[in-house]
Amino acid sequence: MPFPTVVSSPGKVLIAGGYLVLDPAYSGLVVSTSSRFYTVIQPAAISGNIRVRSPQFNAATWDYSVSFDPTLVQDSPQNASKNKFVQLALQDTIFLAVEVKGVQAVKDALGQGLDIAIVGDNDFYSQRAQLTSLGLPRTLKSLASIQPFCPQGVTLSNVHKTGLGSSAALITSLVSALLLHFGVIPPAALSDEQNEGRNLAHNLAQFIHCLAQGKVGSGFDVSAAVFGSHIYTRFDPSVLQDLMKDTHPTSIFPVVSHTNKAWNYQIGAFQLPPMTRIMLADVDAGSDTPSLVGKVLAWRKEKKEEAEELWKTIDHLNQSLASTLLLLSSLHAKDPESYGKAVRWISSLQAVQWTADPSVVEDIPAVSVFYEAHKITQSIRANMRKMGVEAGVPIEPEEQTRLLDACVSQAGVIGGGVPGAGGYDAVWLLVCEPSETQHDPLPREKIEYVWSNYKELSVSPLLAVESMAKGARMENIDEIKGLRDAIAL
Ligand SMILES: Nc1ncnc2c1ncn2[C@@H]1O[C@H](COP(=O)(O)OP(=O)(O)O)[C@@H](O)[C@H]1O
Ligand SMILES: C[C@@](O)(CCOP(=O)(O)OP(=O)(O)O)CC(=O)O
Repeated sequence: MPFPTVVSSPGKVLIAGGYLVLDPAYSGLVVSTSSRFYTVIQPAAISGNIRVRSPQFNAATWDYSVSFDPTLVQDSPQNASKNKFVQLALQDTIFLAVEVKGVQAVKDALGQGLDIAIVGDNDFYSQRAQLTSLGLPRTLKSLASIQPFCPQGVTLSNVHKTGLGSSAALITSLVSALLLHFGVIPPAALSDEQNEGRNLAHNLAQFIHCLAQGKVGSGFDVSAAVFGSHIYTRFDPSVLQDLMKDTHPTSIFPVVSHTNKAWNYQIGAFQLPPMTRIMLADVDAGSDTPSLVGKVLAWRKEKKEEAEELWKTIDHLNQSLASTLLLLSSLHAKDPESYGKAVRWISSLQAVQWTADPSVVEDIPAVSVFYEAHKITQSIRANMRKMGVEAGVPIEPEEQTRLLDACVSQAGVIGGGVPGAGGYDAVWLLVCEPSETQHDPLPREKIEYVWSNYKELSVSPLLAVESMAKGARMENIDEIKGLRDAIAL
């Protein structure tokens, strides 16, 4: 591969399917974000070594020595801290490369040593402090004006994350860039949608992410980082059983290979409808996802029947949300003009008013489909609240209900909710984004106003929209604004 090798991977928002997606009988609706992690591989003059740098953070340089027979990637004793995610990504990707390409090919590709820089778009980390220090209001415009890949002024362990899934995006971009660099997958693997190379990158990234986290989760965050937005059905964790043992396996390839039928995840086609936009906000109050998950699963075990009924109801709604949003895309494809009319119509009205005029409903079919999507998102919220109440955990706590109600009642807002496991820390909304409108302000601007003036909770927007590029991709460094400067030595 010519230098520099650059691969990016998107962040994620699970808009439906929290908790359910842990069970292979159900699925989740995951939207990948335009906000991405970037891995840049360049040659370095540190023979036999790999230096990894995260220039957005203080004290974030890690040196590794690589040795062969057996393949080992070890922390330099001089490293000020450990980065388990990075070390495991290097160890197991290089191990796999040796297995597939042989020791000599890997030595050649390592050359005189590698410099690997990793940066994440600003959205992955809270920009509140940055905005305050610049005296800027919490708006999309302010966020767009901040330096790309802005230094955070803290160590990685002290950063305030926004929930886009930094570790999954990081692992996926790092693993894919290394696979490309060592020639294990061809560049086309990261331009075509689904293919052998992309599937291999997925399987390896899932394995490494599980190892680094010390558990096998549902994996929707890694699969979004690899494949982009989709309807995700998880894999059976037994596929990783042999690789997750304490002693390092003698071989990884047979397990992570695309030919291994034990990988039974499913990736269903999904994207948000045209002329809409997802809006995300970070709410300044954290929740502890693992403890929420533990309690919900304990309740499900204890109250089997009640839980199964609720799971089925929510699943039915989640599937309907996916099919209704996909139907909107197909209505757009069939008749873009009529679809555009629908978006302009509903952009100036609250959802409860969208279908009030029977002649509009008849003339512009997309209007009632948008209304259906609105009703489904509201029902999903109601049922997730029920799950929270029954399990005794704050999935959509009252403070978030009030915030979401204030947003969903604005003109042109289709729906919203608490992403993933829920809690206090984030909200998502789907709003209309008409290309031209007589009605000022746009739904997006109304929401920005609600958020910036909200008193009960401190709400800060993220810049992300949906990523239309399907997952991990190879980049040209000069096409990514600010990337060259951010990684400069
Ligand atoms: N910019 C970065 N550079 C290097 N490692 C990173 C970076 N961002 C995240 N990580 C790794 O990911 C870990 C965070 O993982 P985790 O707490 O699971 O976060 P998340 O929920 O965002 O995935 C960090 O401890 C670090 O090892
Ligand atoms: C409960 C879940 O289904 C969803 C959690 O989704 P989040 O997006 O809240 O996850 P984190 O990035 O780990 O904070 C657990 C899972 O699927 O892993």
